[in-house]
Amino acid sequence: MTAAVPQLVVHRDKELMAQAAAARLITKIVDAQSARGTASVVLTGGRNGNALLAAIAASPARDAVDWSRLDLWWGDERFVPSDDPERNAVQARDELLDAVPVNPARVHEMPASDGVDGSDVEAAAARYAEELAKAAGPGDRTGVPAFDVLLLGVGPDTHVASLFPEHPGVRETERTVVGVRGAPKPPPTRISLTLPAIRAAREVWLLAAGEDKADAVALALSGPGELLAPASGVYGRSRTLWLLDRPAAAKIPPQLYPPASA
Ligand SMILES: O=C1O[C@H](COP(=O)(O)O)[C@@H](O)[C@H](O)[C@H]1O
Repeated sequence: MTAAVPQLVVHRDKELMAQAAAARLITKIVDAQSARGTASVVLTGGRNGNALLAAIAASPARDAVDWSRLDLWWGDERFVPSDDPERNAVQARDELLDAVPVNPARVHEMPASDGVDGSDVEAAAARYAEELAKAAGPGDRTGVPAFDVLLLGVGPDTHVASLFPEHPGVRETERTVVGVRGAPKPPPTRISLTLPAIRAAREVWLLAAGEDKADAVALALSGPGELLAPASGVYGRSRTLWLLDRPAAAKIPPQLYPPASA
């Protein structure tokens, strides 16, 4: 099985899915820190990403992580003022980051609309691309670090990060970060990692829970291509993992993948 071939794990419900994903991520971070001294994770916004962070906050095992040696990045951000509750970073702080001893210098939030670039979302995206490039090692040819885990919530329209079906961002092949205007999901102005940046991660984990994700999951896994279904175009260098609950997995054609596990 190649890394681009998705592995599916289906949990009973969204609560169990968040708890199991939290346990999996804690273990992955601890293992990376043991092997390389540090770990890097790309966070996602959305309901499932936030539920995962809340589950980590509630887990006693969170103390096994050396939070001071963890780099945190974001896969996308809503381009709104820095204290706006719609920001993925504000939600991540509320769910987890304010409760653990992260090193602020290693928490790489995407720029906000009241930052140095003002409302120029392209300049803000280029600034984040530069920050990523500085953190990339000599062997990281894409211009981003080799993230240990990159998390992506799957939207009901199959969007991941802020790459929406048939939108310009999903066609980007050169830049690692793009400004997004006119997103079909509010707010319309966003910043997103691109497919080349996402595919540089060691592991990509896609999260989808709930009945409203069932059509998106079934479509993406049937391989329609990234333009039509951005979630079908993401994979990690060593692993691509879909973490689902039963309602989200309900419409996956049985011939595509083995029956759901508990
Ligand atoms: O707007 C966004 O939505 C997606 C998915 O969110 P969900 O609530 O439908 O799970 C998320 O992945 C992305 O980071 C976020 O900006």
